[in-house]
Amino acid sequence: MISVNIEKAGYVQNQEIISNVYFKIQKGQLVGLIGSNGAGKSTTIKSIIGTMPFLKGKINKTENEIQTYVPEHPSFYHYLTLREHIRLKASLHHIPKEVYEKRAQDLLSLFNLDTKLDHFPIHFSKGMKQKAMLLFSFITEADFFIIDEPFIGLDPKATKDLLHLIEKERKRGACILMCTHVLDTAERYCDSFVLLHEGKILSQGNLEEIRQKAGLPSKPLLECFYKLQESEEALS
Ligand SMILES: Nc1ncnc2c1ncn2[C@@H]1O[C@H](COP(=O)(O)OP(=O)(O)OP(=O)(O)O)[C@@H](O)[C@H]1O
Repeated sequence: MISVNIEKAGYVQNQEIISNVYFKIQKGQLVGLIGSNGAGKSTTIKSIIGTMPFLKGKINKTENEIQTYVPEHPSFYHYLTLREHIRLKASLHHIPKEVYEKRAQDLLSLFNLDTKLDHFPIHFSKGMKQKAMLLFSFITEADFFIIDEPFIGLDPKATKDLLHLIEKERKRGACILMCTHVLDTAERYCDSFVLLHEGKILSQGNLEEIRQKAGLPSKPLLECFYKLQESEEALS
């Protein structure tokens, strides 16, 4: 289980960009981190992966847990091919050759990248870059996945394949935190949600609990989110 306890975090000492962000991700759970632009989703993710310059709080994880992060913006080494990136990622995670080659082969054919092994990802299309980043992450069979805006640039088939992969990892017992603006998909696939607004948690829970808090039974997540956001703004 992952337990996120952020009292405050910022980009300079004592700055409070986000505060009182407390939530848990149980084994096999997919949690959606939702919020408007600037709400603090990336800041929360950076706090979890340990790259925030200022963090007061603690992220509790099981010892020796493998964590993998898929950033919103793909980034690659200019002079490494797809094959070399895969090899590098596998060596960083100490995955034996026969294991990572098998995992990579399955993912390469799923994402139609099997003919691109000797190409440079830096020259891939947007969607292919996103698929390559997902591949690097999924070959690790991590315990904890942090995935930032995974659907951007993916075609409908790749989106479906990604959701299937996420489902597989959940069944294996991985904890997954997914940050997305695609609320209709999040609504269908996430077990629970953490809704952020202006650096604070607006609401959290499963869809039923969010609907109850918004006073909108059977309404979509998007409507509940807007309603909760409006109520919060009216109070402040
Ligand atoms: N590197 C940075 N230095 C200083 N302030 C930053 C930095 N990155 C983000 N911020 C500020 O932190 C706040 C939260 O931004 P954050 O990137 O966490 O939002 P977000 O919810 O991920 O938004 P988006 O949906 O647009 O990606 C914003 O006010 C933003 O201006």
